[in-house]
Amino acid sequence: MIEIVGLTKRYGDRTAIDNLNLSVARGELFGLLGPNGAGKTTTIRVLTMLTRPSAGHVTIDHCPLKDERRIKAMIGVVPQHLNLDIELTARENLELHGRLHQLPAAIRRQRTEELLRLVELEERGADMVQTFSGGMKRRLMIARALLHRPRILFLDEPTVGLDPQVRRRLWGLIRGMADAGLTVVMTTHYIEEAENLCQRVAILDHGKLIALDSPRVLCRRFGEYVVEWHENDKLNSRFFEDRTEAAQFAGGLAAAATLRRPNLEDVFVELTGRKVTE
Ligand SMILES: Nc1ncnc2c1ncn2[C@@H]1O[C@H](COP(=O)(O)OP(=O)(O)OP(=O)(O)O)[C@@H](O)[C@H]1O
Repeated sequence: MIEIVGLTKRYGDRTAIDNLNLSVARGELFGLLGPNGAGKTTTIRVLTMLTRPSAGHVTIDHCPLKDERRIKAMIGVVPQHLNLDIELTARENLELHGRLHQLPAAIRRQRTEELLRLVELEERGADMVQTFSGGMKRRLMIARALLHRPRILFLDEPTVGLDPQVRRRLWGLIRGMADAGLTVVMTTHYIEEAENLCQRVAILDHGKLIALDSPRVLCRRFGEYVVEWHENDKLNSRFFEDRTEAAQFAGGLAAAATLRRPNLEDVFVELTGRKVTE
């Protein structure tokens, strides 16, 4: 569905994306994971034609990015920052977007009601967006992005700043859309989000792709178990294939240690020496 070959984006002498090669399959729920400044937003901005690449080639459903009209019809975008008109109602925000996409009035109305139901805002359609919570605004942005029936949805940090319960509710919504056949590309710096939601994850660091696979495979890349302990004020970790061996190692340490299954954070630390969430 999306083919990215040799994508590079420079801002002056800073390289935000460095020779990225990636493909996303139709119907996939794909995550771009990395710390602040890794190049996730820039990648989404290139894919959604908000900025031009410095080099490389991208096609969406075999269509090059320069075919703006076709690409625009194919994609829906939920940016990181809230950009709803807060002095309009939820319904009016959707209506406006439908007009921008030149949807006929009857279809606009029908889609608006369908989508308000999908994001569980049907009771609040007539309320001004400024009265909405952060989670409700985010759900309305998703509804708006889906109004013109895109085949791909881009979500930039869809749950940033939301509390865990609201975040899980959004995960359910995103998962449901992917189950219904939509291709979803999302960015996140939340390890848990990438692990729970995404079928495949591209880990980015300093604009480079450093790992790409399902969260399950990535988590086992360095071992089945990890032992973690503090030594000289520093957190250390070591991977093991075998639980008994890991337990023996942990037992032999002078400091208290934890033994657990590895997560994507451990993988990132092992690859870069830093944490994603710092
Ligand atoms: N418009 C711009 N002008 C100059 N530099 C930019 C611009 N946009 C991004 N950058 C730089 O490109 C790099 C990647 O930024 P990007 O926003 O893509 O990272 P990110 O992984 O999305 O991080 P975050 O989660 O903080 O948004 C950073 O070094 C950033 O400072």
